[in-house]
Amino acid sequence: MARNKFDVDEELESPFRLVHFKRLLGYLTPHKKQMILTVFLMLMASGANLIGPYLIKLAIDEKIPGNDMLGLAMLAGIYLIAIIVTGLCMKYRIRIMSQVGQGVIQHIREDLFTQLQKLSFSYYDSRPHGKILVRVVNYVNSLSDLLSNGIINLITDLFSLTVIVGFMIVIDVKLTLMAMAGFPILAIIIFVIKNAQRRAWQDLSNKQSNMNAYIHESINGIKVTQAFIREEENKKIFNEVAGSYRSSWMKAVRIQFLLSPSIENISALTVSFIYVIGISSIGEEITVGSLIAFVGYMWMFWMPLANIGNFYNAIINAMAYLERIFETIDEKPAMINDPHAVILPTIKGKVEFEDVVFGYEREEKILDHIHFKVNPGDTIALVGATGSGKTTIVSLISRFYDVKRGQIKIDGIDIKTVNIPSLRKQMGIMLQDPFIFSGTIMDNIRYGRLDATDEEVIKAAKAVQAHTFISRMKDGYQTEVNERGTRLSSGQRQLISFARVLLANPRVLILDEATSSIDTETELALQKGLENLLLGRTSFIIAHRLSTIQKATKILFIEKGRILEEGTHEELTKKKGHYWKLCNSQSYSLEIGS
Ligand SMILES: Nc1ncnc2c1ncn2[C@@H]1O[C@H](COP(=O)(O)OP(=O)(O)OP(=O)(O)O)[C@@H](O)[C@H]1O
Repeated sequence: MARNKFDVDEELESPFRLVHFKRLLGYLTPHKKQMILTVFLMLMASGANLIGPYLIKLAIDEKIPGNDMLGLAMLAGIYLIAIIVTGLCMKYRIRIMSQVGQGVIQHIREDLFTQLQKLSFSYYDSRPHGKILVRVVNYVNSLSDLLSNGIINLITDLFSLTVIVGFMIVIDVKLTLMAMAGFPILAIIIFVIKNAQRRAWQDLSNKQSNMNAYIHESINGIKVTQAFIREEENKKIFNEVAGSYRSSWMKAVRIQFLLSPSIENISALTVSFIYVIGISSIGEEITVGSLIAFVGYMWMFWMPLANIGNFYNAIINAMAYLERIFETIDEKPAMINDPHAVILPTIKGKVEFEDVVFGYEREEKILDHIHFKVNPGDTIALVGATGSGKTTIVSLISRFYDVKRGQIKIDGIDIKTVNIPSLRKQMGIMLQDPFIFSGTIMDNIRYGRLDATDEEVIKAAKAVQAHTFISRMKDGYQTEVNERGTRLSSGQRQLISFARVLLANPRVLILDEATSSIDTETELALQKGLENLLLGRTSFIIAHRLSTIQKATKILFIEKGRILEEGTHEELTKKKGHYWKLCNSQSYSLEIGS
């Protein structure tokens, strides 16, 4: 998967095909009844609206010359009713179609969100998250009008066109044919601008996505930005990104707005043409009333045509968004269950890496022939320089990525052959900077097992020594925390995530130990909490504390994706090899908090 960043346009992996549009229409199916009702309302409205010029013709040609005041009043009455009917129909149409539009949007968003929950780490590794966000929020929004009003308008505009042409033919066939003279010119204009417009909107969607990615990244990194006083520099970058968006927008609308004035100019020209022809034939072939009514219909004729032109524009614009939306929905998760996958039975916790080779990119080798065996209940400490591959090893155990060669077995079963949720359910993963969701502390702990009772949550918190600090808070377990837990200290976040993992009661525990220095009280609580967490589980710890490493059943010393040394702290210290050197190196002594 190609990697992308905020200033690089994304390549389109699945360009627009007509089937995409059909698929989009599929989202309207559940709203069929409302759509039919709206079409009916719109047909009534346009019928009532279209009758106007014909009533004027009757008034000028028959009622006024005949001095028929009653007839004239009746025509005025019919006109009034027609206007009221049009207004009422429009009102209900707007209400119904807003419901339909929002319903469809919600449905597409649900599909996108469900898909995003399934996509593997590699998908998120490969692009800025702001570019994913823009698809779910902005692109979907852009479709709403097309789907709700656009399609209904198209149907009613086609209906109006047919009725208008019908009235025009009834009034004068020859003039009707002359009025159509502008058509071929319009067809040529549409043909010429179509491709340019499509490219312009694709470019615009890319620039919008880039801008979103940069804003998202800037918000996430705001603390670092302010700490390093990078505001001015960031503003310059933002101006560049936003400037490209603005230029793309200007280009896209310049092309788009060629269509409307073209239609207006053609319509004005043909109307003038009809006036010239019509006026010269008044009294011979055509009456004044007929000419006025005919021109009235001609103006009306170009209006739905302009609307259809705009609908066409909207489709072209929407294509650029649809391509991205369906590309995301169709993205195949890199990690999928084997068709013959079996449910992993409750495991004891034996883990084996057999000659595992792995790289994030196709040609890359991050792990090179990793081979080791862990017995149930063992604690494995992974140590080594930064970037040596420790996190990568533990990521493979939960099958966040697939190995390129070799096998990972749990209780003797290759993890590639088991159902992924049944595997992950038995794994407890705790990252160095554990994620805290917005909500209460209770909710955050319960994330480990959604059906846990309050008592179970509190019991887990007590076991990992988190209860003391939680009960000291004003609202205790009901204290609201922000997204990412910004109201909590890093030690407190760690303790909450210990409780979360303990509640899930996994057989295998994967833990990236925090390196941040914390106060002695929390440090002691963390150590005690950790001891309770490890009890009776197979645990992999990317260890930074000497105390954790010393207590481990086995230490794996990793360098450049290979295991260089394996053994207990005593064995490896005696060996005076890489591990011993690392322990004695100044940087590591500091890191392990000795
Ligand atoms: N998502 C990723 N995509 C591509 N390369 C990655 C990814 N994550 C890590 N790497 C690369 O894989 C190598 C091993 O990284 P890993 O995170 O496993 O190291 P580590 O030993 O855990 O380091 P640290 O102690 O700093 O956390 C590094 O060279 C890193 O650049």
